Amino acid sequence: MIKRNYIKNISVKNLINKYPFIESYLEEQDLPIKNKDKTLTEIYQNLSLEEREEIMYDLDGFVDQLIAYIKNMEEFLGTTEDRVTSLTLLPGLNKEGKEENFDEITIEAGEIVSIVGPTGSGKSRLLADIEWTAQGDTPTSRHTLIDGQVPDKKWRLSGNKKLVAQLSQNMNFVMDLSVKDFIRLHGESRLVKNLDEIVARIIQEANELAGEKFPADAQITSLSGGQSRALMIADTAILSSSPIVLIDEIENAGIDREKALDLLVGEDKIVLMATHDPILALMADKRIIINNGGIVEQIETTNEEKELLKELKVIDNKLYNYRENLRYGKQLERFSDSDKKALIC
Ligand SMILES: Nc1ncnc2c1ncn2[C@@H]1O[C@H](COP(=O)(O)OP(=O)(O)OP(=O)(O)O)[C@@H](O)[C@H]1O
Repeated sequence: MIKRNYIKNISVKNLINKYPFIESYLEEQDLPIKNKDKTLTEIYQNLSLEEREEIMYDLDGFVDQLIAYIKNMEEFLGTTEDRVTSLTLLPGLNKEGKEENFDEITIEAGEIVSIVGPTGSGKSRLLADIEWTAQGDTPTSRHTLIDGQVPDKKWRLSGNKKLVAQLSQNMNFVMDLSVKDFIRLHGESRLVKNLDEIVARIIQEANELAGEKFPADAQITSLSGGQSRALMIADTAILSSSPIVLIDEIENAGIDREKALDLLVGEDKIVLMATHDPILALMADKRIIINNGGIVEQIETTNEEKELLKELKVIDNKLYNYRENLRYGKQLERFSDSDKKALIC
């Protein structure tokens, strides 16, 4: 809630610092701001009667309009400070119309949850329910809560402030721009302040995720599937304001999956990922098991499983090295004794 007195009594310089987009708004109002250290109250007091009639007849009315403008712009840019701290799922019905087997599932910001289940079991349906903030009005009759409350309709209707960012398996760029210009364009549309810094950070993080590095001036259409995915993950983590990220099958993307998750969770997002990969599933804090259209269980990742994860990573790393050797035309060699020890013992 932006207070009228706060806006009236803070210097115009600080006001613009906090809400950079109001600079052009104030210019359009023809407000004579010669000294930006002055507050709106002081500027109003110095206006002649004629100027007041033309520009700012009533200080409170002017400030209320300015506050409405700030709110609209923040809504548009997705920078409102009402962050999402939790997502709750309430049970619906499975494909046979039977009630799902849980009371409620709450996922907090910064948590990773995996969704596992056979093909056709309803994983995408669950993601779609979350995206639509289901209120008993989807085929599963599930309900969702945001921060423990029935979600605001803005999540469904707003085109800009999206609840959910989706990273899907298939990604095709239809524009031909350099990586730098593409990310810049996104940053500009979000009116970010330190654009150069943000663009450089996204490209650097994407390169840390991608197996094969790419320069900032590479054309986006020339990126490989894994590189495109890495770029979109870094972009989503750093530039997207959506508090929930849904990831579909990150495993085939040829990127550093652990770093990708760290990056997304580090930005305090709620991450849900549909996966068949045990390494990814165990990296999550818990996993939701789906069968026949319904959630049948939620399992917290145990300490034993976290230990198993370390062992699986040894195998994964070994396989990764085989893939790399294969790619670079090397002969593949059998396990050494120390490999066997590390893998089997
Ligand atoms: N509880 C439900 N009630 C009715 N229909 C459902 C329910 N859950 C899922 N479905 C429907 O079942 C079909 C398959 O579900 P979905 O595509 O979500 O499966 P999936 O697990 O994502 O499959 P895949 O692994 O192949 O991507 C969809 O048409 C979906 O709308």
